[in-house]
This record gives sequence, structure tokens and C-alpha cells, in this order.
Amino acid sequence: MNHVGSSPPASKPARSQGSRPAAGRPRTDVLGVFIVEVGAWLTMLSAAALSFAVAGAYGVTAFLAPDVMADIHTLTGEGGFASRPAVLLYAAVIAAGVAGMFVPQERLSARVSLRVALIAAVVITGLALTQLFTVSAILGVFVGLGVGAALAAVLSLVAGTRVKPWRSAGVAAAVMLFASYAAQLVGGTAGGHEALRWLLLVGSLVMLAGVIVLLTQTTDQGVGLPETGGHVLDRSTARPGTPVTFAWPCHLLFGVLGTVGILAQPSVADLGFGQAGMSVILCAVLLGWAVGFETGPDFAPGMTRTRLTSFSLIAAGVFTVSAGVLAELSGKAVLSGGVAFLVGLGVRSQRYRFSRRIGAVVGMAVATLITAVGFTAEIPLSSVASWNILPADLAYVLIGTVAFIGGVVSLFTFGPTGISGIGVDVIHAFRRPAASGEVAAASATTAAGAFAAGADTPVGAADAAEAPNDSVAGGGAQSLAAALGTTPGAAGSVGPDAPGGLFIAMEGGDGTGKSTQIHLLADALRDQGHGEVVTTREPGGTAAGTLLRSVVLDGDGITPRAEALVFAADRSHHVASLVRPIVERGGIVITDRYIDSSRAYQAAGRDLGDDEIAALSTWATEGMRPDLTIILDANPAVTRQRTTVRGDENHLDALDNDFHSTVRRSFLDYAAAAPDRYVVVDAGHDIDTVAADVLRAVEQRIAQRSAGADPQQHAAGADVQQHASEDPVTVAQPASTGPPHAETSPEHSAVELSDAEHSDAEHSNAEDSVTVAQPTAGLAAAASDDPATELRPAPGAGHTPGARPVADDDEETRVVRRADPTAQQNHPPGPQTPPPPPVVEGSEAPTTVQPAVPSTSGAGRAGFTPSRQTSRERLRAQAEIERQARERLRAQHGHDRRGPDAPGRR
Ligand SMILES: Nc1ncnc2c1ncn2[C@@H]1O[C@H](COP(=O)(O)OP(=O)(O)O)[C@@H](O)[C@H]1O
Ligand SMILES: Cc1cn([C@H]2C[C@H](O)[C@@H](COP(=O)(O)OP(=O)(O)O)O2)c(=O)[nH]c1=O
Repeated sequence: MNHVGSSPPASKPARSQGSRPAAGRPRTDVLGVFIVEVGAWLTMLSAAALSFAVAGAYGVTAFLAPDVMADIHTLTGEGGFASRPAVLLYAAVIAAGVAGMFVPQERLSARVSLRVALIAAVVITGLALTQLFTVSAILGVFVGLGVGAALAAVLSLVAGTRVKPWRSAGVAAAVMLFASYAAQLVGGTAGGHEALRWLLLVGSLVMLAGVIVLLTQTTDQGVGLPETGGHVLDRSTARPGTPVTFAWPCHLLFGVLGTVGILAQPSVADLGFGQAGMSVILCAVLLGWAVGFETGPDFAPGMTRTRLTSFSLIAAGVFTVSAGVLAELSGKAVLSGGVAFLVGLGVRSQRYRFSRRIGAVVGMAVATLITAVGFTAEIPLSSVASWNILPADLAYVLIGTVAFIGGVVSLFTFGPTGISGIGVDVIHAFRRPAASGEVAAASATTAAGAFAAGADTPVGAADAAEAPNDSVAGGGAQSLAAALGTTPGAAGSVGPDAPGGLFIAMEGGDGTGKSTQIHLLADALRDQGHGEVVTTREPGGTAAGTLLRSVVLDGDGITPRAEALVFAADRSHHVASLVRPIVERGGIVITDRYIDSSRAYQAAGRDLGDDEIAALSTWATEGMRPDLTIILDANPAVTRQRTTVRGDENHLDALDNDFHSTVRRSFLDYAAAAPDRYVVVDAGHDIDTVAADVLRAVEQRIAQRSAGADPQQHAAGADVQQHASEDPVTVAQPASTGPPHAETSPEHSAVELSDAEHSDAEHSNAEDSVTVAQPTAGLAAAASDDPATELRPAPGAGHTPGARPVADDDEETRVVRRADPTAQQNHPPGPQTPPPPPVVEGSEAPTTVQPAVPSTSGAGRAGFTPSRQTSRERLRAQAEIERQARERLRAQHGHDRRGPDAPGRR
């Protein structure tokens, strides 16, 4: 397994995991794909419209002379046009074409794909030529099948082509509009139908040409196929979206889009507008969708995204009903375009964890069925006016009503906040949420600065409180950059590659799923638009590390101390050559194991001193600590099964259950000791559930920063958080942020995303807590029960809340005060006067090293490490750490002469 992989640069769209082409596929040019898509849309639309017309006028099986086309319009206008077979055939052609989109892409090899596409394009062209001489409804279905096959084949070559289908569909609809209007100008209203046969032929030829382009531009080199689609969530100046597991309002929205799309043909036929009318509505729909989708990220920037989706659904419902009531072409077109705009807006607000095709296809199917019923009625409105309900109108009205009701329901139920905070959402809907970046930037300087920023910016910290979940979600690039506070107030201009990145460590026992999860997490973050996302591992994240890895893991292993040193050596090189440079230039690094593994395996599992192990790694990494450590926690019995199935056990994997239980307990203890920097995820669930929890934890971490409450500044953990929570700016309390039931509930915590998260309280407090992860009662108790992990506030800790530059943090963590038992006596613990720190600060920081260097900037604060030092001081402090670490190791070595077989080595 290769753990080191960097995402493409920000300019290139990120590729989703599912659509990644298999290695060895030939390179193709997207132009060919685009031409094929345009041809396919033109072919499918004209074939569907032709089948509609022929089946409605002459029946499903009729093969007619081409000159009867002119009669069709007459039949439509004068009666005798059967809408049921017409609609069914029309839907059948589209269904046959769309079916190709459901063919799993990865199944086809490039060579087979292109051959299938070529054959399909030739067959379609043949069928289109046939239609020039004998028009038929049923032939259209075969055309649809061919289009589906060709599309499936071609789309399997290039990822992302379906991301923005309105582009190719829009070109096709525009050609259709132009051609059918021209035909109607020349040949009267019936001329539109005449144009269909020619459009079908043109479409199939364009498609054939596209396939030929693909064939000629295929080479055998490279696997990095370009995408034609932009990344779906690559920018946003609005508040971030909420990760929702079941985006049912989005399905409904796409259902409505499918409805207005498919009803274009029958409704213009019902109203006798002529064939060009269908293209007018279609163009309006595609245009509306494009505009909605593109403006979605920036639209109503102060509104929570789930709310925007709900409002979009309500408005789409109203527009759809209105389109059914209005018997006038331009009005229908405008309303249909409006519906599509709302769909684009509403779905773009949410994460793409759902299939757009499913909603659209179900919407089309339902609309078709309703229309096929052929219901007509006349409802008198007044003595002079009546509402003539035609079959398509009924579909508009019924589906629109369902959408409206769904929208209202979703206002109350969709998204973690439900109805709460709606007032703020509505009032601040069109105000930009610049505050998150500003608060973060301001708070990086002083608490007072942060306070001022928060007070001035109601749509930031205050909104975070009102609608925590959307803030928590951290919608991609902006939130990370804003979170880091590196570009004050420039929320809109902050990109994924803003300086200062994120360092995430994935920890846990063997087989808990770390490798699996870091790849899923990396893909998810890339999908959100984060530019550089690198996955790596320890040991063996670098070339030198690979050698060190084999030293320590291959064979029967080495002595425990040598093992600890080699792991530290690997880590040192890993951080200096890979992790730190990437994080410093704004990337995200996710490492499979870090210092806590050494503490758990070498210190806890092997009875080496935790202090020494931690000091060694702190020295080795120059104090580089993760912004977030995710502990994947699972029963060793379960993980043992997984590693056995995986079949590449090393000598550590093979150690007994006691060892693995100790390791597991250690990880949990570390998390309990610093709940602000750890998240424990229950890894006993299925992969997707664990992945969702992991992603949520990372998003919460990003959002914590963006809200200006950087827990990294709260050095001493839970108690300090308690103090920090009194700060109105740095901490948006869950009490004020979530639904009433979620208020500071001790059972739910951002620390533990396990069973509680998967209970029926789906939108638990863990999701609701915006900026500060409250310690659970259990974890807090565990922390205080365990003297080794007892948490005390460091005097002065939390004085500089908010985002912090990575370098500053490094300085702080490099030099951490040792526990001083005498000091503790001098300052007995008590609620008012918490004792000085007995050191424990989390995983990497609990070094016992005391710097002998006098501090300048922090001199006035006894027991608190200066956050800024001159470089000379830093060097001296570091040298002192190094010296003490060596001394301790030497001293320890004198006492501990146990060999590999001694009792300490299990
Ligand atoms: N949540 C899960 N449920 C079931 N099997 C899993 C889960 N996560 C991972 N696995 C499987 O367990 C094995 C070990 O996973 P891996 O990611 O390699 O673990 P680690 O890196 O923590 O040792 C793999 O075969 C993987 O497919
Ligand atoms: C990073 C690190 C790993 N280890 C151990 C834990 C694992 O058993 C082994 C790494 O093996 P690896 O196969 O990479 O881990 P996993 O089985 O989780 O995929 O090294 C330490 O003992 N100390 C450390 O500091």
C-alpha cells in the first residue's frame, strides 16, 4: 500500500474516488467526449420528440412515410392525438438513453469502451438515416438504447464528464431551438416536427464524429485523464454546507428538475405550441440550472446551507405548481427555468453524497405516469374564466405540491439545526459571513481583538452559535483557510492553498482501519476542494523511512529501545522532509500513526517510560504536533480478525491480546487527557459509517478554528476549556448553539463519536458543538482518576485564543514545563486556584524537559512558556531539551538492561 500521494494542484479539479480511471487506460482528449455528449443529447432529444409525435398520432408500431409528419401537428391541434402512447414512447427513449448512465464505469476497459461507442454511434446513424425514409416511434427507442450504450462507454473513459451536464445538453438544446424555430418559420407550426428527423441525423453524425475524435486522440501514455467537469464544491463565499447522510430534499429537488425537463414536450403538445416550444422550455431549464448551480456557493451567503436547500424546495414547489396552472409558453418557460435555478441552488448547497440521477429519473417516471393517465378537466374559475387542466398540467401541479410540502417539512427536519435559528438565517441571509475569517485572524492576536471582531460581525461568531452545524461542517477550502486566520477577512479570496495547513494523525491499534480511513478522508477533503492533501504513514512515509521500517518491522524485531529510537528516527525524517513543508505551505497531511503510536506501543505496550518516549519524539519532530488526532477504537478481537484476513501481520501485530488491549487503553487515555485535540471514533462500525464520523471530526476541527476557538491554545485541556468557555468570543457554547436537547449534554461529545452518534439522536451534540469539544463526563472522570493524565490549566494558557500560526505553536510545544511536585504543594488544588501544571498536555507535549533558557517575552508569567522566543533562545532551548533527553536515555539505559526476552518485552 502506497501511503504517500498528493492531490493534484488546486488548478486541477479533484477527482472523486469512484470515478478514478483504472491504471493503464489510454489518455483521451475531453473535446472528443464533449462532442459525443452534445451529439448524444441532440440525438436523444430529437428521437424522443419524434417518437412522441409519431406514437401520439399514429400509434407505437406504425412505420410511416416521412411526408405524414406535417399531419401530426394538425392531429395535435384538432384532436385525435393520443397523449398516453406518446408520453410512454417519449419516456422510453429517454429511459433507454439514461440507462447507460447507470452502467458502472469501472467495468469497461478503454479499448472495449471505444469499440462499443463506435458500434453504437454507427448503429444510431443507420437508424437516423432510416427515419429519413420511414418515420417510426419504436425506432426511437432503439436510438435511445444506442445512445445509452455509447454514453456509458465514453463516460467510462473520462471522469467527471457528468458533473455539469447542462453544458453539453445546453448546446444540444440550443441547436434544437434554432433548427426547429427556423423550420417553423419556413414551414409553419408543423415545420418543427419536420425538423426532428434532420436533427436526429445531425445528432447521430456529431456523436459519430466525437467517437472518431476520441479514437484518433487516444494514446497509450498516461493515466491522468482530464475531467470535463469542474469540481462541484471548489469555491464558496457562503457559509459552509452541512454533511448530511441522507439528502432527501436534494432527491426531491432533482425529482422536480426531472419533472420540468420531461414535461416540456407533452405540455407544449397539449397546448399546441409547436415543436420549438419544447426547446424553449428545455433551454430555459438548462440555463436556470446552470445559473443556480454556479451561483449556489455564493447565494444567500449568510444563510445556513440546509435552510437554503429547504427554501429552494419550497419555492421550486410553488413555481412548479404555477407552471402547471399557466397555459402560456413564455410563462411556462420562465417558471421552468426558475424551478431549475432553485434546484441548482438547493443541491449545490449540500455535499454530493447522493445520486442526482436517481431523483431526476424518479421525477421523470412519476411525471410520465401522471401524464399518461391522460386526465383532463375544466374547473370554472369565474363566469368568464376556467382552468383547463391538461394531462401534463396535472403532473406539474401534483409534483409541485409534493415538493412544496417536502420543503416545509425539510425546514423543520432537514439538517442538524432543524427549525432553530431560522430567524437569523432569514435576517442575515444576504450578508456575507466574513466574520469567521476575521474572528480567527483577530483572535490570533489577542482575546480583546477577537472580542472586538466578534462584536462587530454578527454573521460570524453569532451565527455560528445560531446555526452550529453548518459552521461545523467546514465547507472546504474557505473554511480551512479562514480557520487558519492567515488572510484576515478575505473569506472570498481564501483558497485551498492558503499558507498554513492542517496536520492530522490517525491512530489506533492494528487493523482498526487507519489506512482505509485516511484514504477515504483524503478523498473527501480533496472533493471539498482542499488543494494539497497528502496521506502518509509511520514508519515508512519516506524513502529513508522505508529502510527504517524494514529494520524495525521485518523479521523478529529489535530490542525495545532500539525499536523506539528507530521509530523516532523515522518520525524525525518524516516530519522534517515531508510533513512540515507541506503543512507550512498550506497543505493537509494525514498520517497513518504518529507519536501516540510510539507512546502506546513502545511506552505503554513495552513498559518503556512514557516521558522518555514522548520526549524523544518531541525532540525528533521539533515539537510538531497534530492539529487533530483521530483515534480509531475497536475491540482487539475484531481487529485481530481483520488483520488475519488482510494477512500481512508483522511481529507487533502478532503480539497477544493483552498487549493490544494495553495499546488500546493507552490511546483512549491520551484522548481523555486532551479532548480538545483528540477525537475517538468507534471503528467497530462499517467502513462508511466510520468514514463519516472521521470526516465530521475533521470538519469540526476546521470549524473550531474558523470560529476562532483554537483548542490548541488551551494547552491544559478540559479545565482550561471550562475557563475558555466563559469567553464569549472564543467559545460558541453548544448551549446556545444547538437544539435544547443538545445543550452541553455530557453523554454526547465531540470527543467520542461512537455509538451515541449512531443512535436515533442523529443530530447529536457532537455535531452541534461549534467551537469547543466538551469533555464527556466519562472521559473527564477518566482523566481525573488517572494521576498521570490529570488535567490542570497551565497559568496563562488560553490567553491567546483563536487561530495560531503553526510556527508559534511549535515553539510552545517544544518547550513545556516539567511537573514540579513542590510547586503543587505550594499551590494546592482548589476550584478557585488551580494548581500549576503537572505537565500532561496530550500526546507529544508531556515531556519532562525543563528549559534552562530564561524567557524574555514570557518572563512575567510564572510557569508559562513564552509563546515567542528569539531564534537564539529557541536553539538554546532545543539544545537543552536534547541534552536532557540524552541524559535521561543514558540514565535509563544504566537501569534497564533488559534484553528482548526480558519480562518487559512481550
Ligand atoms: N470498519 C471496517 N469494517 C470492516 N473491515 C474493515 C473496516 N475498516 C477496515 N477494514 C478492513 O480491515 C483490514 C485492516 O484495515 P486497515 O485499514 O489496513 O487497518 P490498519 O491500517 O488500521 O491496520 C482491511 O482488510 C480493511 O479492508
Ligand atoms: C509509528 C509506530 C508504529 N509502531 C508499530 C505499530 C504497528 O504494529 C507497526 C506499523 O505497522 P503498519 O503495518 O504500518 O501498521 P498497521 O498494521 O496499523 O497498518 O509499527 C510502533 O510500535 N511505534 C511507532 O511509533
